[in-house]
Amino acid sequence: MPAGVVVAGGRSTRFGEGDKAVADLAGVPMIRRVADRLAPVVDVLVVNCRADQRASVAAALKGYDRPVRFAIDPDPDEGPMAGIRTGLREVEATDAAYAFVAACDLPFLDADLVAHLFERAASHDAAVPRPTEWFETTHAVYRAKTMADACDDALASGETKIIEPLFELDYVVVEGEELDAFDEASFENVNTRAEFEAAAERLRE
Ligand SMILES: Nc1nc2c(ncn2[C@@H]2O[C@H](COP(=O)(O)OP(=O)(O)OP(=O)(O)O)[C@@H](O)[C@H]2O)c(=O)[nH]1
Ligand SMILES: [Mg+2]
Repeated sequence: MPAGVVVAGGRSTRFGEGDKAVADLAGVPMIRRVADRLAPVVDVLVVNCRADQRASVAAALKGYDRPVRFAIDPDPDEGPMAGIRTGLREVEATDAAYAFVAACDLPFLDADLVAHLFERAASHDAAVPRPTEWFETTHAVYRAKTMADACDDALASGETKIIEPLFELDYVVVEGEELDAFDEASFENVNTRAEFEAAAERLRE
């Protein structure tokens, strides 16, 4: 019974005016596109955001196929790692031991890849893809409690890089040819207006 977590508590500063999470991307709010991509492979969706985003995010997810639970940042603007921690704590309140954690700006997510990451994480603490030199930590599967605890430890020691808690875990790296079967666009995140417009063009095709 895996869960999905969408982390959406950022300020979208590169995007400019408005919250990119709920921005209309070719007719569908971006976070709804992420959620819809995840629906076939998760039983429950946890959305992490700030209290002031809750109403607009809930509207964007109205009628969603899976139960939606909100995990509101106790303190806003503590960074993505705090968002992951808060989202995973909410997962602990469900039946799910593992969760796929996604940023809110991944409109091309490949559900087959997400399913593969769940398989690879089994009996480990995490499965993190590395399509380039970078680990995609906001496109990865974690054992919820273990990663939330590791994030708490990292935050308590003043660490903000999302990669740090990972190194405390028994994690599997998914890279190289293992990624060939999947859509590399799954990792494409949307930050600027220009990237947003380009993504909208492709989604309209
Ligand atoms: N809860 C929480 N989530 C965050 C925070 N900062 C970023 N995020 C989320 O982390 C993911 C990746 O962050 P970015 O792509 O940098 O998004 P962003 O910070 O809103 O945008 P920029 O201001 O342009 O960096 C997004 O889904 C954000 O919503 C934060 O302080 N708290
Ligand atoms: Mg940011």
